[in-house]
Formats: sequence, structure tokens, C-alpha cells
Amino acid sequence: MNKIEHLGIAVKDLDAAEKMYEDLLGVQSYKREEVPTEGVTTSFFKCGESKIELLVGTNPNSPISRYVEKRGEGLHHIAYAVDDIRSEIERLKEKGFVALNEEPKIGADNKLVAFLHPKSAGGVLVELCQDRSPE
Ligand SMILES: CC[C@H](C(=O)O)C(=O)SCCNC(=O)CCNC(=O)[C@H](O)C(C)(C)COP(=O)(O)OP(=O)(O)OC[C@H]1O[C@@H](n2cnc3c(N)ncnc32)[C@H](O)[C@@H]1OP(=O)(O)O
Ligand SMILES: [Co+2]
Repeated sequence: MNKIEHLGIAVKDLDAAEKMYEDLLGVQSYKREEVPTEGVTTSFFKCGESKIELLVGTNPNSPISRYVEKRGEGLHHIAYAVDDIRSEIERLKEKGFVALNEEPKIGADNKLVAFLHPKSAGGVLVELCQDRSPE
């Protein structure tokens, strides 16, 4: 695990959350990106080496919509930058972590991503991120 790539924060209203984080961080969001396969729209802020990823659900079945419905807005996941996501998934499975997707999937911000079930990671939803090769 090279660094914390981003902290994922589940929100109800992306416009309002962006305004709050612009005030908090003193910077503008550098991109919004929809990820239809995850049922989310994301908004990214740089914060030193890491990023803040705001996420709003775009349909009721989205993991984010379900999370906010059940637990309200708040810290949703920690994403770590890895060099080789497939070998990291295998390494972590051997350590007893539960991979929610064995095959990496396309994430936001030009990443390949995979998730570990929070119940296998001390109550924290973990995301692995590998930079996608430039198209
Ligand atoms: C990929 C685009 C973008 C990127 O960075 O590139 C993203 O980050 S997209 C982020 C949204 N996508 C995901 O989160 C995908 C992975 N998540 C899932 O598959 C589900 O959300 C899952 C399996 C974590 C939970 O779904 P489930 O339907 O099982 O929800 P439950 O409410 O039944 O939860 C079961 C159990 O887990 C606890 N839980 C749920 N979510 C979280 C969380 N974010 N952090 C910690 N714990 C979580 C929940 O409280 C339940 O525990 P229990 O003790 O049984 O109440
Ligand atoms: Co994320």
C-alpha cells in the first residue's frame, strides 16, 4: 500500500457538500465524474498527497444511496494506492480479508479499483486503487 489515495465521503447533496469542502479545504473541486456502474457521481478535491472524494448516489440501489439511507452522510471508505491491484487482492485474501470483487473494475479518476468487505477489515470499507495505463 503506497499511500492513502482518497477518503470517500457519502453525501446527500453534492452541490452543498462541494461548497462546504471548498470552504473547508480552501480549494475548488478539480473534477466531477459519474461512474454509472457504481451508481455514483463523484467530486474530487486535492489535499496534499491525498484526495477527498465526495460521492452522491444516482439511483436508490447505489451503495452510496443505501449507505446514506441507513447511516446518513459521512466517511464511507478509505482508498489506498497500490502498484499491482491483482497481486494485492491475492495477498489480502491470503491474510483473510474478503474481496468484494475479485476482478478489478473501472473506477473514477482513471483508476482500476477493488473493495474489501468492511466486516473483514475492522469495520472499515477498504478500496484499492491502481492507476490505469494512459489510453
Ligand atoms: C468506484 C467509484 C469510486 C472510486 O473511488 O473510484 C468509489 O469509491 S464508488 C464507492 C461506492 N461503491 C462501493 O462502496 C462498492 C463496495 N461496497 C459494497 O459492495 C457494499 O456497499 C457493501 C457490501 C460494503 C455493503 O453493502 P450491503 O448491502 O451489505 O449493506 P449493509 O448495510 O447490509 O451492510 C452490511 C454490513 O456492512 C456495514 N457497512 C456497510 N457499508 C459500510 C461502510 N461503508 N463502512 C463500514 N461498514 C459498512 C453495515 O453497517 C453492515 O454491518 P452490520 O454490523 O451488519 O450492521
Ligand atoms: Co473511492
